Amino acid sequence: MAVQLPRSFSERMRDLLGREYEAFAETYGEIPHTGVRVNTLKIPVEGLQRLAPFRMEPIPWCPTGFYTAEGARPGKHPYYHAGLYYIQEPSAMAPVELLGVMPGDRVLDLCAAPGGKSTQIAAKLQGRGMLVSNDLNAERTKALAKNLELCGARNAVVLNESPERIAAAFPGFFDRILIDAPCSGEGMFRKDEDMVRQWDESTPAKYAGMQRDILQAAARALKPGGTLVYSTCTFSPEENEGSIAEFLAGHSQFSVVPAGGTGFFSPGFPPLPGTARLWPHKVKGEGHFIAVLRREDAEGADTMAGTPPDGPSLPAAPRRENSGRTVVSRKDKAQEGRSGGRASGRNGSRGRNAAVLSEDGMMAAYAEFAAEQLGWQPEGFPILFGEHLYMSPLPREALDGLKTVRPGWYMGQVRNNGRFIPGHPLATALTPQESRRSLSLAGEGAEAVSYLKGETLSIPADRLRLAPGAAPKGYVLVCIDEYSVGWGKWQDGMLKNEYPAGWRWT
Ligand SMILES: C[S@@+](CC[C@H](N)C(=O)[O-])C[C@H]1O[C@@H](n2cnc3c(N)ncnc32)[C@H](O)[C@@H]1O
Repeated sequence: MAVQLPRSFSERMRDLLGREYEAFAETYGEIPHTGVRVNTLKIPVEGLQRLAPFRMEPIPWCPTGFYTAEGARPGKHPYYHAGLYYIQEPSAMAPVELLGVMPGDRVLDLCAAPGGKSTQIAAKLQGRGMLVSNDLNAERTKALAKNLELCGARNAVVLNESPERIAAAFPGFFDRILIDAPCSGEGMFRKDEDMVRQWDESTPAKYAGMQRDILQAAARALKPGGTLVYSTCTFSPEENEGSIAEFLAGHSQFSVVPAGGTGFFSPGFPPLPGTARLWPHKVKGEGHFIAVLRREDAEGADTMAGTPPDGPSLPAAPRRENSGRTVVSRKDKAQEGRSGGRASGRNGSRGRNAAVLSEDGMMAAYAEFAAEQLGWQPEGFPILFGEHLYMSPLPREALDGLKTVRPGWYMGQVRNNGRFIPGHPLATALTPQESRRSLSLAGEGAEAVSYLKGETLSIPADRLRLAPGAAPKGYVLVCIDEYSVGWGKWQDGMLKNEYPAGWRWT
């Protein structure tokens, strides 16, 4: 056996699995299964199957998931940098499949970092509705935000909050909630020896306490009729059927939606056989536990802090005309802002640059950029954090008092000279047709890698794709084949590289 398992873990598993234990233990001598999940925000499944330079074998429980062969290195390809797929452990793709997300839903992913399941939810939403992705660990929210940006999510908010504070801000608000709970990680022993070292007999009980608190908070944030999926990558019954049985005992309005014992999923242990288990000796995956719960009562629906109890719970996001004007109501007001009007200071602290621009002035600069570069105006609630502008699926008031890492889709930054600098996440979520200037670099060519390394490229003007009337000089949406990857700035045959340093190919 390649992995040295803790003795008390093996004994527990032997008691749990009985005659199946030997088959289970043998899997620790095998190589872990690896997979990719196609990011259908960017490319359909058949599209990646045609393009992928590695073999893809379907994962039975996830229509967008595929096993990759050992040594395939899918992270070392320009298509990975274009966000066409997410590298994910195959059994970890199962919980979101059971969450039943539909475009337009309001979804909360409570324990979301580094974002494997959040990016899967974002793909299911197809840009409609909203995703609130949260993690208690501030450091881990950086990777979460980056992964959501890489996949091109336009309607995701990233929070760094406790589940209790989220439930207080959004009571009965979400259609679907995922709790991919912190756990003792017994299903990760084959992939990550640190998990083995950190495990001792007291570990499952320690996590069960945390899981109870998270479940209770999630229950308050879920709409009546809503679905809550609870998952772990551990085997201990106390963190799985135990946590769910205790939750159900105190929450009679919830019931289990049977998921276990069907297809590839084994039933959970009594008293909850309707929950699902993925076992490494039965499926090609590291193992997972999943409980699907439905809230049945009609109490406390659809309210949100900061909204009147009898009013609409969520105002519609403003729609913008294709005119270059957004929230700015009068042109003279905007120009006053651009020439030194006082900043309103409504959101967060202002940087040095923003001190000379009013909020209206900043919005005017952005609207002008959007009209020239995109030819259309992205939808959402505009939220300014200092001089940084986001389009959010939520109104600003809904996030007041919450530790917000990303209030929405990052549009860019307004400089004090009134120039708008487009953000990298704006680019990664665009299609080439949504930018008036774009450039395609061949996925298998050397230029794509040069761009991803941050190099300047020599590009004749006739290689740029320009909308009617667009001049070649300016920001260009750089694409790998047809898939956006970042910005470049073109002038006189040279493409200055705007790919951020922290994202580069190394
Ligand atoms: C199993 S990991 C989540 C993996 C993630 N869902 C994915 O698919 O990439 C559990 C996460 O829960 C976070 N966490 C731990 N305690 C938490 C709490 N009380 N509330 C919210 N998140 C918590 C951890 O920081 C960790 O990132």
